[in-house]
Amino acid sequence: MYRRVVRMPEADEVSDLVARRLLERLIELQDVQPIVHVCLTGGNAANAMYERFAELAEGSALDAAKLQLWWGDERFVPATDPDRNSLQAVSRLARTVSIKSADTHMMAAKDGRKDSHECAAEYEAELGGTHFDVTLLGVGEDGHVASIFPGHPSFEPTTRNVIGVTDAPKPPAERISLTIPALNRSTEMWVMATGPGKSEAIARALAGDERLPAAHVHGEVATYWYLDDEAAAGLPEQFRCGL
Ligand SMILES: O=C(O)[C@H](O)[C@@H](O)[C@H](O)[C@H](O)COP(=O)(O)O
Repeated sequence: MYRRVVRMPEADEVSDLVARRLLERLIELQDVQPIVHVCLTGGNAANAMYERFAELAEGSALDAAKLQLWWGDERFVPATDPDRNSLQAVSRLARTVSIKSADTHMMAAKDGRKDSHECAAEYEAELGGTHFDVTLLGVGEDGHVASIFPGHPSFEPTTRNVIGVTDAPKPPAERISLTIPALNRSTEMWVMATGPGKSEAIARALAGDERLPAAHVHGEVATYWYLDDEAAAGLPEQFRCGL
């Protein structure tokens, strides 16, 4: 299984590179398949990349009609809460990418009728056996990915593909998340991390420390770790490859 660590000096260069490569990859895929499934994530690194992606996509050959957007996790808050990963992503991407709501598979919002576990079961049914062409992830300082947290029930082995998460260490406490096996049902896994706070988690994850969820994610064909120098600072020399 191919793994590549790509390191850029600054965080904005990581956003730019990932956005460029994602646009390039999606255009390649749309030319050879009718539908392209992308699994998105939340957080600052991802949002910065979505903003750059929207700039680059304007006037490009991207055919949004072929895109199906999914989420690896969602904060279980009311639909209009700006904290929602899907709102943050779509508000940025839709500036230039004509995403039809029919092609965006947002996880349910908190509406007082169903809890996160029930909504997770609904998303699991919607997801079915969907296989992602590209899955994007950020990494938390504790080594979490999506809403799978180390030393937390969310990280316990399960046969489920989507779970409700409560008492999450990263607010908000209630979330919905794909499990690691479901995230890994991806041809390519793209992991983004920037800033000094991630250096220990990145070093441990790339060294295979299985206590971290980030150590368990991989694409079936390729896994790319896009890091800035600060997030890569804890890596041994052989990992610190450039482009
Ligand atoms: O709901 C969330 O918060 C995200 O899905 C989460 O998994 C995020 O990707 C990481 O915490 C990294 O976030 P930053 O890029 O903001 O550090």
